[in-house]
Amino acid sequence: MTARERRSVDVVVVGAGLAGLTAARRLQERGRSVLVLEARDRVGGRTLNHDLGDGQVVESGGQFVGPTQDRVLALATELGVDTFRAHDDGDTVYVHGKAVRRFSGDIPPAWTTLPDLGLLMARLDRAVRRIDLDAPWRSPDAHRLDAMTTASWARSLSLGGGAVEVLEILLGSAYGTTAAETSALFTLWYVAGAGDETHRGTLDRMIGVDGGAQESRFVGGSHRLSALLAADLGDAVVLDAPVRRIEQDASGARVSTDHLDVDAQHVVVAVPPHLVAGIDLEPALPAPQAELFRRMTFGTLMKCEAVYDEPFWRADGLSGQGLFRGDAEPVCSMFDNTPPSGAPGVLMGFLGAHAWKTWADRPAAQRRGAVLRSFARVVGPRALEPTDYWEQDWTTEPWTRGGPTAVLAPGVLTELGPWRDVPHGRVHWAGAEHANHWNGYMDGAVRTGEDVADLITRTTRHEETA
Ligand SMILES: Cc1cc2nc3c(=O)[nH]c(=O)nc-3n(C[C@H](O)[C@H](O)[C@H](O)COP(=O)(O)OP(=O)(O)OC[C@H]3O[C@@H](n4cnc5c(N)ncnc54)[C@H](O)[C@@H]3O)c2cc1C
Repeated sequence: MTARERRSVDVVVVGAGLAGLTAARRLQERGRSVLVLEARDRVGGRTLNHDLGDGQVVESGGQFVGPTQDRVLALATELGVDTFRAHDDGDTVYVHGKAVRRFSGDIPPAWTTLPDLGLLMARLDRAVRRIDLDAPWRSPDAHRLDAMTTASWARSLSLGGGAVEVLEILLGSAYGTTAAETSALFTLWYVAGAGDETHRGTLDRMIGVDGGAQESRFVGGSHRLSALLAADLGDAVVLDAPVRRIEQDASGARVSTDHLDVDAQHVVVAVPPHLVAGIDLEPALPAPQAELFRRMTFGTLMKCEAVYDEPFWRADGLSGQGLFRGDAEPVCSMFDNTPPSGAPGVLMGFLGAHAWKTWADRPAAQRRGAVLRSFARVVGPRALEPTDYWEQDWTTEPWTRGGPTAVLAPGVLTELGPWRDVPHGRVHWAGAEHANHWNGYMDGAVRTGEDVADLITRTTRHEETA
C-alpha cells in the first residue's frame, strides 16, 4: 500500500474550470500559496477544444463571448488571447415543419406568431426590469413568479402556443431544458443577469449574435484560457485528483483525494453545485444548502459538429445559422463554427432539452443522420457529406453531468435561493452557477473566481492583522 501524501497550503481550490483557475491565480498573485485539485485528467471543465488538425481547433463546450462579459474578456486580454467575430454574414434559416424560410435580422419569419412573439419579448423585458438581481426572491411578485413555469408564465400573458414554441428554441441551447421545466422567476432573473454592473440584462443581449452573447469567439478556442491559466499555476494544479472529503475545525481544513491530504486555512469549491453532494463534508452542510445544491441540476445538452472542406454555405449568402421550431428536428439551433482561418467549414448544432430526451438514447448512426438532415435543411444537401462528425454529450461527463448550466425548477429560488453563496465555515463557493451577472456563462465563472479570491485575501489580511 502506498503512503498517503500530505501537503499544506493557504488555500485549496477544488476544480480546475475557469472559476477555480481564476481564483487560484489571483490568490497566488496576492501572495497566498494554493493547490488546485482537479478530478479530470485535464483542466478546463466545460471549456474543451476539439482538434481539427493543422493546429486548428473548434469548441465542444463553452465558446461564445459578447459585450458586457467584461471579466472573461479582460482575462483573455491579460492572457494574450484574441477574439474574432462569430460568422454572422448572410441569411439565417427558420425551419418549422415543412416550411424553410431565409431571413435576415433577429426576428424569425414566424408570421402568424410574430404579434405574440413581439408581445412576449416586450413583456419579458419589462418583467426583467423589476427583478432584484442580487436577491431575486425579494423581487415584486417573486413567489407568484416562482410558482409558475416559464411556459405557464408566457401563456398567462394570453399568448398562443406559437410564441412559447419559439421561446423553446432559445431555451433548448441556453438551458438544455424546456420552458415547462423551469421557474419563470429563474428565467427572468437569468435574463436580468445578461449584462454587467452598468448595463441591465436584456433578452436581446442574451440571444443575439451582433451585440449579443454569441458575438465573438476566442482564437484558439476557449480552452486556451484554461490552459494558459494552468500553465501560469504550474505544479500548483494536480490532475486526476477528485476531492472526496473536506473536513474542518477551528484550526483549519483538510481536503482529501484518494492519495493526498492537503491542510489549508480556506477551501474554494469551484465545481458544479449539484456535484457537491459527492463530496463528504465534515461538518455537513446546513440541510437547506445541501438541498439547494442538489436541486441546481443541469440541463441536458449535446453539441453536434460536422466538418466540410470549406464553409460552402457562405457562397450561397447563408450565415450557417438555423432555428428549428417544434419537436420534429433533433437540433434546436445551429451555427457556423468555422475556425478564424476560414477553413475547414464547421457546422455546430445544439441538441438539447426535449430533443435530447428523444435522441440521446438512439443509435449514434441514426442520430448523426438526423442531425445532418437538419443541417441540410438549412444549408443544402452538401451538409449530408461531412469529412468528419462528432458529438459531445455533456450529460455523460461524470464531472459535469449535464449542460450548459444549472436551471432551477419552480419553488427552488424563493425557498432555497438565499443559501447559494453562504460560506460553510472555511469553505467558499465559486463557479458560473454562483454568479449574478452572466450566471451559467464563462464570464460568470471568471467573476466568481476573482471575487472569491478577493474575499479570501481580505479575510486573511484581517486574520493576519488581528
Ligand atoms: C455545451 C456547452 C455550451 C456552452 N456554451 C457557452 C458559451 O457559448 N458561452 C459561455 O460563456 N458559456 C458557455 N457554456 C458554459 C460555460 O462553459 C461554463 O459556464 C463555464 O465554463 C463554467 O466554468 P466553471 O469553472 O464554473 O465550472 P466547470 O467548467 O464545470 O469546472 C468545474 C471543474 O471542477 C471539476 N470537478 C468536479 N467535481 C470535482 C471534485 N469532486 N474534485 C475535483 N474536481 C472536481 C470538474 O472536472 C471541472 O474541471 C457552455 C457550456 C456547455 C456545456
